[in-house]
Amino acid sequence: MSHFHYENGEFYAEGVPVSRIAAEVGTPFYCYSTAKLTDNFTNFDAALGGLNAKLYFSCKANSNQAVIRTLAQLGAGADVVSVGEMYRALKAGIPAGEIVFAGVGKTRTEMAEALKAGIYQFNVESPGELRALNEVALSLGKRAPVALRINPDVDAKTHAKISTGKSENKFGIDIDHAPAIYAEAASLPGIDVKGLACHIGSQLTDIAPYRHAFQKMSDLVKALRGKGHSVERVDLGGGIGITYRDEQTISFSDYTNAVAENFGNMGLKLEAEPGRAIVGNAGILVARVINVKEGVSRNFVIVDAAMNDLIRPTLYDAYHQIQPVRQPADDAPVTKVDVVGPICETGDQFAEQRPLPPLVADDLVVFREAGAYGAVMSSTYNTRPLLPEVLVKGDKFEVVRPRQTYDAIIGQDRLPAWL
Ligand SMILES: Cc1ncc(COP(=O)(O)O)c(C=O)c1O
Ligand SMILES: N[C@@H](CCCC[NH3+])C(=O)O
Repeated sequence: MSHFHYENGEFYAEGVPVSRIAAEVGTPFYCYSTAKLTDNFTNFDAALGGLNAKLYFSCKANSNQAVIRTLAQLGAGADVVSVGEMYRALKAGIPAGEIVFAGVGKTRTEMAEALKAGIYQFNVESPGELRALNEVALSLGKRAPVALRINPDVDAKTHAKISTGKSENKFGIDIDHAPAIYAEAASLPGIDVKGLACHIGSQLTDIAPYRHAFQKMSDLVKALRGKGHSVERVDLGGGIGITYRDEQTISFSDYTNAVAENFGNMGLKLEAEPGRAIVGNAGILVARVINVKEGVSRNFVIVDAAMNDLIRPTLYDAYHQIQPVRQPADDAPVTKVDVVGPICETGDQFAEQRPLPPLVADDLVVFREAGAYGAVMSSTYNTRPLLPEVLVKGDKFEVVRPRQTYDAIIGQDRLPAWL
């Protein structure tokens, strides 16, 4: 069954018409496809077959419990960046021994919580963090399993706000300093140094930067081993881009070929931390047109979702395909409109001068590829309630996160807990 598609003149998520979900749940809402999540995960996992590699789903991309649980049941570990994400991963059924904790600013409290839980690995990003982790581990009578996150100084050729592998970025240990810091890590009694990690950025569509970074990392492994250090593991990070519009991106097999070329036959345990490539195209945002406003120079389609619900267009100038839920006729006229939300900012805009078939008030529209960095980046700006999330499986759907509503205050003088 295809995941998101038109059938009988309307838009479906697997076997469920999106209009049916809208009628029961109200709009706007996020909707995820179990089948698409499963396909993405199993295809990536299969491509890595034979490389002694494990996938750690990057929970920052989508930390809905039902999404993490679906992936956990397929054998995913978790990449987390806060103790909150660690708790979510644990609650969704990922064992502590399959959790990697990344991030440039872990607090001592977070270190202690993760040590007590017994996670698989801390990706350490600076000498200061290494020494703090050593102290926290010793105070708990433990040794922290560590990979040093290296900044390989490679341009990922992605949006500047999500590029992480250049020397001017805040992430990782400069590759030239790595040998000295690895030696220090190996000497600290509270640290059990296992290997290296790197992550050069997100939404990469060109394999060349990966090749470049992997080669530098592979050379570093050899150099460290040459100095007598044990290097058992390399964490390759995440970052594989998806198609939002019509861009060519990196296939799982291109990626795994680059991995094999650089790390094959080195006796390493490899880790990958994909987020977007697993959930990005497994999710949509569904909204309803509130009003169509004809301006002097432009026409505006005003929908009930806004920048607080999906911030990517205004934050990164990101493109999300917009499709009417009622399938337009092949010969429907197309006009250019701005698709905007109700928030009091000009930046509350999903698309500028986008060619779309005619839309009128009450029509439903779908924003595609909204499964990654959608719901997780939403806020309650303008005191707009957070959206419900729905998981579809075959011809059934389940609300996996309820809507925050104002129901409790209608006609009353008390506020719901979320306010
Ligand atoms: C350390 C780390 N790992 C994994 C990811 C997941 O990235 P992506 O969603 O691009 O696969 C990120 C985010 O870019 C990250 O910072
Ligand atoms: N939030 C970004 C991706 C950030 C990746 C985080 N390491 C996006 O929506 O594209």
